[in-house]
Amino acid sequence: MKKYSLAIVGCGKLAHIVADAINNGLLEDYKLIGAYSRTREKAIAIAEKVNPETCAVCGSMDELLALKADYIVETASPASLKEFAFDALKRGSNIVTLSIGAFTDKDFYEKVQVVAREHNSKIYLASGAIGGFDVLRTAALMGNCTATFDTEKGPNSLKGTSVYEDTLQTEKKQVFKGDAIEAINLFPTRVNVAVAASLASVGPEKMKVSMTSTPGFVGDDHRIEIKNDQVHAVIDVYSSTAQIAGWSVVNVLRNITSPIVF
Ligand SMILES: NC(=O)C1=CN([C@@H]2O[C@H](COP(=O)(O)OP(=O)(O)OC[C@H]3O[C@@H](n4cnc5c(N)ncnc54)[C@H](OP(=O)(O)O)[C@@H]3O)[C@@H](O)[C@H]2O)C=CC1
Ligand SMILES: O=C([O-])CC(=O)C(=O)O
Repeated sequence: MKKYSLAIVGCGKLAHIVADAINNGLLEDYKLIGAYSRTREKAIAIAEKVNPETCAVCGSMDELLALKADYIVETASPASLKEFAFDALKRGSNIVTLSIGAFTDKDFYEKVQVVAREHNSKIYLASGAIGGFDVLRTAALMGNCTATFDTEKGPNSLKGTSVYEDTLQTEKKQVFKGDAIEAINLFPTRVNVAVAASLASVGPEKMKVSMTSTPGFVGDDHRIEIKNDQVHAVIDVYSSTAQIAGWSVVNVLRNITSPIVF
């Protein structure tokens, strides 16, 4: 049975979910051939977990790209996706990404599509901590569509952002209201989901995004609502951790090689 080669960029928490899935036999059509993270020890941890003899610990992005893996899983950041996407696609590697926020850069979004077409490679947007891309895309195709994206988080997960203040520990507050571009600019690694939902429907400028901080709230609740003349759909995903996003990468990889495609 043919195995596709796989490489991982960004060896943090979500990368470990993909590595565990390989070890647990959920990705039998793939073999991990490389891992790269700016902190070498993190790439070593992934390689050692899966198979240090067949998984190269790459010292740079270029080293990883030179492997020309069939699929590159990106679990790093929107900035990293921008850094390697063109080179990867030109070498024929397909990309499975969670850092969908990168695509609010219109120029980047258009150019990756051109380069992917030219080189017969693809970018797969993992559903991450949300879902329902199918209904969002279908309802948007029908036309005359509006959409909203409302996220609820606990104050601790907002620490380190410009909206954090100690009063959030005791008071519920809407800490952000705007479009998906403004959202990802303010929270570069926290609302990739809002950009993903917008790309699947009304586009980043038209997606009305809000974020509410609730004292003591654990995890994230993402509620997407889409309406057109005939359809009203609500996709509401609560998750106590971000692990669902790593699992969604596993799901994409399984779907790619499955004879039944969802
Ligand atoms: N779409 C979605 O639903 C979700 C998307 N995400 C996205 O997934 C990413 C990963 O999440 P998670 O695993 O929880 O985060 P972690 O911080 O645990 O892991 C990210 C890893 O990527 C490495 N990294 C960061 N930038 C680069 C770079 N330029 N090149 C190589 N490695 C890099 C970091 O370590 P080091 O730099 O030390 O190597 C870190 O180990 C998030 O940043 C976010 O963009 C996350 C959750 C949900
Ligand atoms: O984990 C989440 O709920 C969403 C997230 O980080 C992202 O979209 O970047």
